[in-house]
Amino acid sequence: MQVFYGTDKLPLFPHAVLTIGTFDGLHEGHRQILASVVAEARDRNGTSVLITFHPHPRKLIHPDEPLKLLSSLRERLALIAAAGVDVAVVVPFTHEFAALSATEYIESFLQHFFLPELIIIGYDHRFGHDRAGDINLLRERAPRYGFDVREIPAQLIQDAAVSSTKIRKALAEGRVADAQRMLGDCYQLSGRVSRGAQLGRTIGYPTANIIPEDPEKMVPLSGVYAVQVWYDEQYIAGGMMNIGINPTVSSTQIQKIEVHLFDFSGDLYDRELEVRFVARIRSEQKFTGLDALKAQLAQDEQTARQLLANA
Ligand SMILES: Cc1cc2nc3c(=O)[nH]c(=O)nc-3n(C[C@H](O)[C@H](O)[C@H](O)COP(=O)(O)O)c2cc1C
Ligand SMILES: Nc1ncnc2c1ncn2[C@@H]1O[C@H](COP(=O)(O)OP(=O)(O)O)[C@@H](O)[C@H]1O
Repeated sequence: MQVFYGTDKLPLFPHAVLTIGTFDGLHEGHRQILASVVAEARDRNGTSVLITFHPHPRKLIHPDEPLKLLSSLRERLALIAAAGVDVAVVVPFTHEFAALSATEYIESFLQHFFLPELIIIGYDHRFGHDRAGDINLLRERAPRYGFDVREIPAQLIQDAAVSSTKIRKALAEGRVADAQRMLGDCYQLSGRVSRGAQLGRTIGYPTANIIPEDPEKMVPLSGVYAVQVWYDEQYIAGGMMNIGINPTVSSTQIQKIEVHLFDFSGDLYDRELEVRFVARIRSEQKFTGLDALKAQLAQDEQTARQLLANA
């Protein structure tokens, strides 16, 4: 997949079949849209083009409302590429861009840069200043510019019973299996391994402390999870992860994200790991001491191994 950042150096894409959206998380509903964009482009010997925005439009328009994302831009682009899209265009979502009226957006953005043959969008897609533009406006303008418009109907998207908001809620409540069902893939968190207090190894459970690559990404509810750990696109090991403040050994409120890998030994410091959430095991607890914590970790290990074996 070719990726363009901004519209400065865009070539003209032959027979462009276009879709537009933020596609956070690239969930099952999004995948329906991309599948038809890719199929239509193939039928026309054309180019499937996805336009997306960065930063997330809601961050610019409602800067005070916290919004955690389901995917970093890098992850989003990887998922979009895997769906078979030819070209992704990442448009900087600026105040100037957000100020385009819906009709200007169609004429001086969509039509000017892409000359689309077909535009495929979800039934509820909105665009232009104040989100005033919708699929009806596109249909109304279609004859003038000579593009077709296709709607992915509500039914198809709702059958998948999916929305980014529902997935965010599931993760905030620790329901990673529900999130996985809606995403069509495990929820994942990537980050660099940093040094901790080096206590883990003394109790037989060394833990790699992860600093998320994208501070805007959603971290699931605190607690213990069965996970899979990947490095450089390769699966390394199953593991158990704790998201929490380690109340047994620490009195700070600083959240840590740490993972113990099963059947693994080696130095992971400074590596970029990717963690995939398979199941939630329990809430974090304050134990009376390290021995009690250690005994619980041994139990967690059994539970996690079983969950991973059945995943
Ligand atoms: C699977 C797992 C579960 C954990 N559960 C708890 C817990 O319930 N309560 C707690 O205080 N710490 C918990 N911890 C965190 C340990 O306290 C921590 O790993 C240990 O203090 C090592 O810290 P270090 O990486 O800074 O050396 C858990 C860690 C793991 C890997
Ligand atoms: N099975 C394993 N799971 C997690 N980390 C491991 C494992 N084996 C070795 N390590 C290494 O040990 C480090 C964690 O050890 P730990 O004593 O918990 O130190 P720290 O407090 O610095 O995280 C990891 O960052 C990694 O480099």
